[in-house]
Amino acid sequence: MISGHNISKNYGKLQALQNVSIACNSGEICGLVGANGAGKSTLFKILLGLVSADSGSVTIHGDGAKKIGGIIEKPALYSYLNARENLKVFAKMQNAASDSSTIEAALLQVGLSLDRKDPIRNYSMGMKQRLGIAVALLNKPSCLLLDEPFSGLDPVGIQALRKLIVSLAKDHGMAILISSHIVEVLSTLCTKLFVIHNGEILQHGSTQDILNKCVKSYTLCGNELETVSFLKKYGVAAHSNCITIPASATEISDIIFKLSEQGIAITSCTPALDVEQLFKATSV
Ligand SMILES: Nc1ncnc2c1ncn2[C@@H]1O[C@H](COP(=O)(O)OP(=O)(O)OP(=O)(O)O)[C@@H](O)[C@H]1O
Repeated sequence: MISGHNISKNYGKLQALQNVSIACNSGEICGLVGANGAGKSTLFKILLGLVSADSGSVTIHGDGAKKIGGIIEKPALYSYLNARENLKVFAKMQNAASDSSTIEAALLQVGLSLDRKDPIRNYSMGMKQRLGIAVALLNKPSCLLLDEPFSGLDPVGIQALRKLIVSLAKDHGMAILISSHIVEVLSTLCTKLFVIHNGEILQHGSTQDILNKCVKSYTLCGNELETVSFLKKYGVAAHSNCITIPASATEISDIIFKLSEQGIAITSCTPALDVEQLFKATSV
């Protein structure tokens, strides 16, 4: 488990963090959402012990020589070395085991090939992220912090990294805290969200509860939706076999129920988030 309590940090006159409290339990994936400059990286650096807070405390429960690992911004790797060599160098720096079987196990854990011998400057962004995670896992930490891990990845890379993160939490019981400014990516991965704005946590709670408060419309897809008369009162916008309906979470459940009663099968229901609303909400 990782927790930070009442953490504050100033850079000169700038209040980068103000009384920030955050907690993520073992086996849980938690999200820290905030716009550019909100204070995400500063908080992660403090949780990792790389920067000291002006006030507040950090508690990390777990086993292992180093209880916490993480990547801030981009993974710091040696681009002219291959993946095995990178892992070996970092293992030696951290006094972790650096024998071939440990290094191979680390590569396999993050889904990287054992066969590639070329320098990692040839690797895709997704592969570098995986290698960065392998480095962070060398000391078998119980908590993992990932700062914007999905930035620069294509949808396939995002999908693969999501799977790896889920397996680290589920199969290895790690507490994983992920920061991002893209709410949609975190919304289906994290059970709990913390929304940070100008160095303050504006809201925290279950992902579903937080997102439900800032959904302004839903896009429903299915056949013959444009023929349903009761939908007209919602002022729906139709496109192809989908319609966009301005509705709350409760209203959309009722609408889907009524549609199924009329024999209309919904093939997808996608919420459109009002990100400004997310950062405006003040209930903690
Ligand atoms: N070493 C530093 N010296 C001075 N100001 C800093 C320093 N590090 C961060 N800041 C400032 O603190 C604020 C928070 O920055 P931080 O990098 O934590 O935000 P962030 O949420 O991670 O942003 P981004 O999503 O753009 O990476 C910003 O205004 C930033 O300019």
